[in-house]
Amino acid sequence: MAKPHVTMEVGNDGVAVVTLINPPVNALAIPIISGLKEKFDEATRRNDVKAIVLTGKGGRFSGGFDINVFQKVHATGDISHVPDVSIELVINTIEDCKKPVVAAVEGLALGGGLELAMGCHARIAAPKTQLGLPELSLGVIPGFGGTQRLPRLLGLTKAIEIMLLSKPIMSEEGKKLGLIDAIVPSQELLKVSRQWALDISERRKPWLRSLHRTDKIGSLSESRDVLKAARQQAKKIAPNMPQHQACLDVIEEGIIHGGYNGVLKEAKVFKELVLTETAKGLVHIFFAQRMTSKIPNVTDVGLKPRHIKKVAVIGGGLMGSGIATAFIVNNIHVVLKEINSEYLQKGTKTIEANVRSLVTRGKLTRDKADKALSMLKGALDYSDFKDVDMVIEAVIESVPLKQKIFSEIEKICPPHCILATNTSTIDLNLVGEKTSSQDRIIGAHFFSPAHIMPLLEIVRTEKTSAQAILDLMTVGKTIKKAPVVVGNCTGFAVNRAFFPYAQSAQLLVHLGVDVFRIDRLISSFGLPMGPFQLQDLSGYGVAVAVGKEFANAFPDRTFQTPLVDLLIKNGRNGKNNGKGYYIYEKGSRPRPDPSVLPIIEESRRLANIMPNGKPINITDKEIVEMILFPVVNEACRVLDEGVVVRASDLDTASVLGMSFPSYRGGIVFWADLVGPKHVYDSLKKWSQRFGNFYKPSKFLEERATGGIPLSAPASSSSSGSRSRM
Ligand SMILES: C[C@H](O)CC(=O)SCCNC(=O)CCNC(=O)[C@H](O)C(C)(C)COP(=O)(O)OP(=O)(O)OC[C@H]1O[C@@H](n2cnc3c(N)ncnc32)[C@H](O)[C@@H]1OP(=O)(O)O
Repeated sequence: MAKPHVTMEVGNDGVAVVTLINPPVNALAIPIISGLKEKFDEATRRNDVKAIVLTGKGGRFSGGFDINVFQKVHATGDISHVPDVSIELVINTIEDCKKPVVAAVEGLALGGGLELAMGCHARIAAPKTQLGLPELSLGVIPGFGGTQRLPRLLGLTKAIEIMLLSKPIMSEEGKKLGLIDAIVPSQELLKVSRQWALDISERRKPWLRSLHRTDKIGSLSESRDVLKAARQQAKKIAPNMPQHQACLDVIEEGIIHGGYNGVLKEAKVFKELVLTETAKGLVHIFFAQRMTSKIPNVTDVGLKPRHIKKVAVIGGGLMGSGIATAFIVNNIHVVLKEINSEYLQKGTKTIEANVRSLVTRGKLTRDKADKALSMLKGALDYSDFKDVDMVIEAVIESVPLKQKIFSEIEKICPPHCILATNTSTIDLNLVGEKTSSQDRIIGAHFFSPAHIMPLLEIVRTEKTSAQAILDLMTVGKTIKKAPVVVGNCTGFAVNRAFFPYAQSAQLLVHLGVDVFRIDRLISSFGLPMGPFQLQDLSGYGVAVAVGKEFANAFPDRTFQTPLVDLLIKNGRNGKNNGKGYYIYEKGSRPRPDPSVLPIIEESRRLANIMPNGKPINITDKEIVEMILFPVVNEACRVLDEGVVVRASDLDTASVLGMSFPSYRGGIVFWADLVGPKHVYDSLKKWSQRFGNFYKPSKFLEERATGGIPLSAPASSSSSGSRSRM
């Protein structure tokens, strides 16, 4: 592949077209930044150049500054890898250029890409071009002047919204708001941009410098009101992250002291933020998510994904109907099979309700919803399975039932059809035992609600074919899921790593810690809710069933809580019946229920594990660690057993499947930041006090004592890992 570079061609009309070339998104890598300076200097010097057009090759203007540079800074701690761009390039070279510069943008102009375009004297865009400043989603702020120019081009309120939410707008909206000067068809983009640049040079069009504009920014007191409201919003949407408030501070600097001072402060704060743990976590997750689509011996052996046009879903319960919804809203035909018309009707109604809720939440237009529902067909037998490309079984967790279904569908479905199960715990080898199609048996483990949660664990056995894996990965992306390929074991990657989460919360309660304190602390750590509210939400039936599976699989490290059975006996079933650890009433937030406390007391008496019968004394920090370190410990076993291809896959899965805060980089990344030695020492201490549940795994011990990060590949550890992939 050609190295990132910048070209310049000067036409007979006297316009120099400067082109960014760094496929696939023309990221602003260091050679691009120096190339830009060079070409602009040349264009400014040359007498035959009257004006300049800046564009990107391959239908995409630019996806912004090269994020790999952030990674380099994180690896070395050396911020000097980040070049000074905003004054030298964007102001001195582009905005203050003696010749007019027009940006011809197409496809996308994000982050530093849009910031370069805003430094130009006009912006011409192709239709449906994405324009945005998503830097906050990487833990930093715009660093090439975006915090100053965006408010000046389209007003403070809208600019803040785009930055705080990291949400791009389309060029059509950009034109209405004044960010874009004209929208023209893609094939005319360069022609119109050249003419526009000439028109500016001959004063037929205005020569505007965005940083000097003040017409879109209201009075100081209006601006202060907007900023105040934005600060409140930022507190809510990003309580544990520094970049949102920092971005508002920098914007305010520019409003009070002028755009140039704003740019100076922006450059300083930008560099400070690059070094924060938040930026480290978010940049890690950015690359981790993209790595999940690279599976050795699957995506690198020249296979082509087959097109999946029609899918059969067996079982119209909560999971089955969610899965069916995910396919039909993405234009894939679904046959939903149930055992009787009553269940079928129920499943169909759930799918209709799912689709309606997507319309209500503005995620789907009414037309698309109607089209989606027309792609659904109900069935009570297998006659419609003759031409399906994939079956996903989503019935109850019963081995004999699943075995029966798989031997039936093997006979009916075409030989290329993928035979998938949505089981969350059962060994796939058992599911497919009664068939001779082990190569096409695969796990498609969706997370509830399946039409909303982004993670799709693709579970493979030693016999699953690379083609089946690739097909499921591809269709997974089509239905807008993030597929992560994992190996076959109880709980697979996410449920397996996180089973100690609920258990250690239970253990702490039985050591005398308050349930609501635990939930509060875990929410402040950054999970959307604590373990007890989560248990209320998923229902106690699930807790009992899942608890049994893990107790069977890993009896040496499970805590059998008496509490869930007691709650059920007391007529509680969590959110389902409005009574759990919390009280659930329509229209109000869940409130802690004091009447659950005597039940907890009874459970503590039964478990009888408090040292000397007294509640333990414990700090807030220890509570969080006692809940999350056992998860890290199990994650170590997942890594050691080779259940994931690489540690960062488990990070992605923990963020997308468990809502582990992305700004902490996922469970393994976070543990490496905290320090494997600290995790190990703490677990060891607790295991001596409270038993085997906390006993550190061999993998953790080796890494901690050897000073090796948990995320380092297997060869870094002396034992190596056993692969399940
Ligand atoms: C100083 C400045 O203010 C700071 C900045 O500009 S920070 C950067 C701001 N820009 C962003 O956050 C945009 C990040 N990129 C994206 O959101 C998406 O990649 C996109 C919308 C541009 C394209 O999405 P999509 O077509 O789905 O392709 P996607 O798979 O994400 O990316 C394609 C490749 O480009 C890489 N890439 C995308 N944007 C990149 C960037 N800004 N820097 C480096 N690499 C980038 C991806 O890592 C991926 O590489 P891979 O093929 O080796 O895995």
